[in-house]
Amino acid sequence: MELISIICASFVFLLVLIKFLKKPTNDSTLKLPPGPKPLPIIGNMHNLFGPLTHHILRDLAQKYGPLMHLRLGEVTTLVVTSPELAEEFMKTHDVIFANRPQLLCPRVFNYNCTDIAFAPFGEYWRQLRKICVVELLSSKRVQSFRPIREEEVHKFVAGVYTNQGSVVNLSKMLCSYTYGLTARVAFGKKNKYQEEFISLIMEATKMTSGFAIADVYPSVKWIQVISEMSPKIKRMQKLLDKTFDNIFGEHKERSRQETVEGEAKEDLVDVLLSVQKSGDFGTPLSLDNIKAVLMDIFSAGSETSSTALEWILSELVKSPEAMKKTQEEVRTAFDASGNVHESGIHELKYLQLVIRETLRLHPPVPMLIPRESSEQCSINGFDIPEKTRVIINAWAISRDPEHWTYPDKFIPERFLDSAIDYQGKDFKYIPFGGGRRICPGISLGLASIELLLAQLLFHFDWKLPGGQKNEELDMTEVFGLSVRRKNGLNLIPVPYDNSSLVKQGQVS
Ligand code: HEM
Repeated sequence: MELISIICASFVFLLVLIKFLKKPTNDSTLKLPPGPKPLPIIGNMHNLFGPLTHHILRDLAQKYGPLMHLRLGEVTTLVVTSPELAEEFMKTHDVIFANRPQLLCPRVFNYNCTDIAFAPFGEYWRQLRKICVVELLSSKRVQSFRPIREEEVHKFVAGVYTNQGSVVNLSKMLCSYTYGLTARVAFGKKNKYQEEFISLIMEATKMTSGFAIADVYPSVKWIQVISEMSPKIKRMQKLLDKTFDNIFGEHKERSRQETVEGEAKEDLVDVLLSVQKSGDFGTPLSLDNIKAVLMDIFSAGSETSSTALEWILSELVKSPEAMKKTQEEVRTAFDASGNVHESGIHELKYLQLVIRETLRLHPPVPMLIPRESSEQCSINGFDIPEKTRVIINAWAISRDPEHWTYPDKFIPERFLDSAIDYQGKDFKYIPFGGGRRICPGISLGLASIELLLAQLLFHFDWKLPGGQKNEELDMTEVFGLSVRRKNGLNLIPVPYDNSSLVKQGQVS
């Protein structure tokens, strides 16, 4: 088996070599930003060898500067590591860099990049964005999902309560909470294909976060064809597509019945189907387009929120002072009712600071989603060719000692009286990106984070197992679609006396 892999790899290498010996690149005529010297064929790929790419890129940028050039395979790539330059790419020249590279996995899983995150910058993407902002993810829509959130959060805390005093793997629970919540928001009532769909999408998400050789040799057509036909990818795509059809089938049947009973409520599938029916969308919206958008909602929405929750709780456990302050705030606000209500969440000012500070230290998508230039331009005196891939290292920027004091320390108070928000206007803090491609799911993401967090802090005190000291909590990261904890967050919940869970003695 190993011998076959070596023969195949050598064959691929040889074919790429032949191709590159035939086709010289034009980089030498341009004044590109500085960067490490590339090797033939692989370029700078060897420079990225290691588990945490955002750390490696930060370290390289310390040597080559905040605008660094790398050649990854055949792709000219720029890495941006300062707020000033991030502003150049995401504000001053935003139109030129509003494109996305057409990567292998979104081509296969997101119906040829017809989702929002990977659709090329143009009319189709503009229409999708509009649907997102006005219909799918508007504040009114986010508000309309409140009963679903409350139900799912209640299920979560009830599950924790039954495990009081024993070790719970919060990482695992948080993941199923966010995926489950997204499924309810997208499909409405639980359907019989939901579990299957969630496990498929989690598997596809894992594949998406991996490295694809096709993405660094886009002009080598046979690599594209072979990669797209990879049996693993094809099989997964077919399964996902079939499950989508099953879900839509069941959804249609249910909506028909519910309309008769006058009970229908709008979930995201309803909204997308009604946009499709209305014909308001510029080009007709196909069923595959709807599936592509739903792929985004799941992969961009679930993984990020559970990662954020995991890091927020980790930072609080590691800083008992901040934990005490946050819990006192939540308990003072909700002691009278014994339970947290979403309508009062906005009063929790310190909790908001805790979330903000955690997203600075641990932006779930640390290098945002790559962009691609649609034409040649010049930035800071350097030439940027058309189709240059741009990586913005938001993680490194939000820990830059030139812009943040004690950058690696968890200090929620630093955001007290600060005008910095999530809207990407101040480029030293961009956990949701910025410019035209900024995340459209900020409100939905925050709503699912805030309610669960407040509930977990209200109803329980949290202890580390095995007599571990709080300050020693392991915070090692692992790279994937989002940067999560390497080791699951295992904690022991101890119910709070004034919690309605304790008062009722059981969970309804
Ligand atoms: C804590 C939660 C979340 C974080 C940290 C986050 C972060 C991000 C980031 C960094 C980007 C790339 C922005 C850029 O390239 O400038 C992005 C894009 C996107 N996010 Fe989020 N996100 C979150 C939640 C959500 C949710 C809940 C949804 C939807 C349900 C969502 C949907 C999207 C979509 C569709 C895009 C692509 C936008 C485009 O290319 O036009 N995100 N997100």
